[in-house]
Amino acid sequence: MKSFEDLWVELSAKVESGDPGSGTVEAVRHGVHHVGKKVVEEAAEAWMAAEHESAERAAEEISQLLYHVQVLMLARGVTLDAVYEKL
Ligand SMILES: N=c1c2ncn([C@@H]3O[C@H](COP(=O)(O)OP(=O)(O)OP(=O)(O)O)[C@@H](O)[C@H]3O)c2ncn1[C@@H]1O[C@H](COP(=O)(O)O)[C@@H](O)[C@H]1O
Repeated sequence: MKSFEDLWVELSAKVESGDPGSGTVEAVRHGVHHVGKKVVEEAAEAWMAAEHESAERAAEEISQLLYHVQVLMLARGVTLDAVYEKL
């Protein structure tokens, strides 16, 4: 099982190294506008799954939303600590 922090460490390393096989690196290269639209799409899918589908399906969509939020942070240069400071 992977935690939010584990995922952040993994994605940060991939972006830092420019991992050529990484979808995250490719998404970050597309920029904030592209990633932002993906966050909105995944948020809607998470909402719909939570309202109309099973808890497991909702968890799946929410995991994708959390992933895309981290990609947005990387595309914008926002660190996990910077977000935690606002919680
Ligand atoms: N958790 C995720 C994750 N969640 C979602 N996604 C991406 O988001 C997509 C899901 O979006 P959709 O539901 O819209 O599916 P889709 O329509 O088929 O996707 P697109 O056509 O829009 O790309 C998936 O196809 C993945 O591209 C993720 N991609 C990667 N991860 C994790 O990130 C790590 C690094 O991945 P890479 O950067 O690709 O190596 C992996 O080990 C995974 O654990």
